Amino acid sequence: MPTDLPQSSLNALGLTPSSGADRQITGLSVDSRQVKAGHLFAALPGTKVHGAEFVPTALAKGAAAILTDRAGATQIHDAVAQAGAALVVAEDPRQALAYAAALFFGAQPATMIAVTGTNGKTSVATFTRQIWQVLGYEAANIGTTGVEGAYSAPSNHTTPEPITLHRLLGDMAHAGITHAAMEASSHGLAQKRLDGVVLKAAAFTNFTQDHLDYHATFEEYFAAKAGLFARVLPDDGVAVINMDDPRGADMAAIANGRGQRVIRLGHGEDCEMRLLGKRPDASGQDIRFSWEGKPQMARLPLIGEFQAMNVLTAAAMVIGCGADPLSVVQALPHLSTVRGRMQQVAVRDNGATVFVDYAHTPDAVATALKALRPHVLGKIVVIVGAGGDRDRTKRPLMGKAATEHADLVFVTDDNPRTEDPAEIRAAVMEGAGPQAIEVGDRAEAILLAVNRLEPGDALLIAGKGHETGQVIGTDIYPFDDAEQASVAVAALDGKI
Ligand SMILES: CC(=O)N[C@H]1[C@@H](OP(=O)(O)OP(=O)(O)OC[C@H]2O[C@@H](n3ccc(=O)[nH]c3=O)[C@H](O)[C@@H]2O)O[C@H](CO)[C@@H](O)[C@@H]1O[C@H](C)C(=O)N[C@@H](C)C(=O)N[C@H](CCC(=O)O)C(=O)O
Ligand SMILES: Nc1ncnc2c1ncn2[C@@H]1O[C@H](COP(=O)(O)OP(=O)(O)OP(=O)(O)O)[C@@H](O)[C@H]1O
Ligand SMILES: N[C@H](CCC[C@H](N)C(=O)O)C(=O)O
Repeated sequence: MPTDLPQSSLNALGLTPSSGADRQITGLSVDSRQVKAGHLFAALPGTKVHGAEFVPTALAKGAAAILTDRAGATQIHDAVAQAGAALVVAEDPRQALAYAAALFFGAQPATMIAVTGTNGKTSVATFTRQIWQVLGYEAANIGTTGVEGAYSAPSNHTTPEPITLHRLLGDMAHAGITHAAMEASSHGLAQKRLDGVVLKAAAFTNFTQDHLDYHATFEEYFAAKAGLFARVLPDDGVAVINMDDPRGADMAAIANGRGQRVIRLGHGEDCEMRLLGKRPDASGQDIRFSWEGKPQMARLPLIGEFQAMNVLTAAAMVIGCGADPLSVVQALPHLSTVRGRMQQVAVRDNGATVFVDYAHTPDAVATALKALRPHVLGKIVVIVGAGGDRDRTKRPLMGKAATEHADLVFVTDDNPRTEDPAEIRAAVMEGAGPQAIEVGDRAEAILLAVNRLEPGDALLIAGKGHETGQVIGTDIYPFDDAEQASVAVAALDGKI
């Protein structure tokens, strides 16, 4: 990690002050609570409040410059002048901040790729990093599960804020990381968090319902995701597109229009990376696929066709970035389960298995259950719930997907946050139907579900994946589905 903090003039950060001296900047902040003397404070228009409200606090803490939009500038002009700080007014201050952060921290791993889509981002980013590591590169992935691989760090966001992101990329580059795979959430794209990152390749996994609390319409949500391909290198950039998704063709046209090399992925004959068949068993699957028309076989120690598709997406990205295709194919059997994504966490004495999965959208619940089916000889039990303070319209759809694709459904709590958990459950139950069993307490739901497992059965605990806390109100209580499942299995099998 670099010990000396960088210093920079505003001009060197691509910013032109409209008033005040061209002060030296010793740091960047987006939150007034984190401002230190010499910082540039970005006063951004927010969903709840305009950051300009916090400019007096930032100036009192010694902010050397304020970056804001026109609306913000009118509000703070005099205060900034009085404090002798610089004022930078930008049409799009979020974008200006992202580019300034890229210049301020000044380095990134040489080869970077990003993945977008409603589901599968963490999995594809993780598999991409794993393949790079098997090939001998110093690689890491950045996303919902933190920074993992040859460099590790926690992360609060799927796509970190630009300041955090560019600081991290600089640190990674200085630590010798040459390859990084990151997740591009629709929030991150809409808020220009990735701007300034040089991307060699990008992938699109799928597009289904989520986050309609944040994006006004489906099309706005799609446009945010499509924005990733505007951030990929125009000339020798690569786009890996899932053509099985109904919006794949639209995404491919966008990437094509920008001059990128499009690698089509899916079941169709015209796909460069094509899944030809799979043979699932209790511990994984053998897959037959073709790269540019040549058939290949690989053993994957992973459950579910969606993970096979995610692996092939990752493989196509690594090949697109220049790796030898045969070496990539040979790396695939070395991949391992992504934490909390169709992860087997316990086995009962009678052989029944318990999986934890991060399915928290209607499509993911359906996909995960359908994917599990060919690996299971007995019945599938599922535990499902929906998060509070998130898209309300997805709740009954998640319940419906659970009932349609499992044999027995338990509806429980999943991060109720500031909402009434009983109301969230009622919405999920509405879609799940009267046969579903409602159990508010998640630990109790797990115990009851594990108790229903007979030989050959499987339980899918959906929604929380790698999470280690249950958010109730604004407090986080320790809760880990994998741990609870092990305890339930041990208790019911007489081990504790
Ligand atoms: C909904 C959303 O994305 N909000 C982001 C947005 O905040 P906002 O517009 O709501 O901010 P606001 O509360 O109105 O405040 C306006 C401004 O005042 C600043 N402020 C606020 C209070 C204060 O005391 N001082 C101060 O300076 C805030 O930092 C902000 O810049 O801009 C802020 C600054 O850039 C982000 O930190 C914030 O992310 C919040 C923390 C968040 O939780 N975002 C989640 C939903 C998110 O991004 N999730 C995606 C994953 C989604 C998925 O795919 O599942 C992710 O990439 O992680
Ligand atoms: N390719 C896919 N198609 C459909 N569903 C998938 C796919 N990949 C993963 N899923 C489902 O989505 C869940 C979350 O997977 P993953 O974490 O990889 O997605 P994500 O897009 O990163 O989600 P988030 O950003 O919310 O973490 C998985 O546990 C699985 O249920
Ligand atoms: N990135 C997603 C994760 C949801 C996970 C689920 N456990 C929930 O709390 O809804 C979100 O914040 O909407």
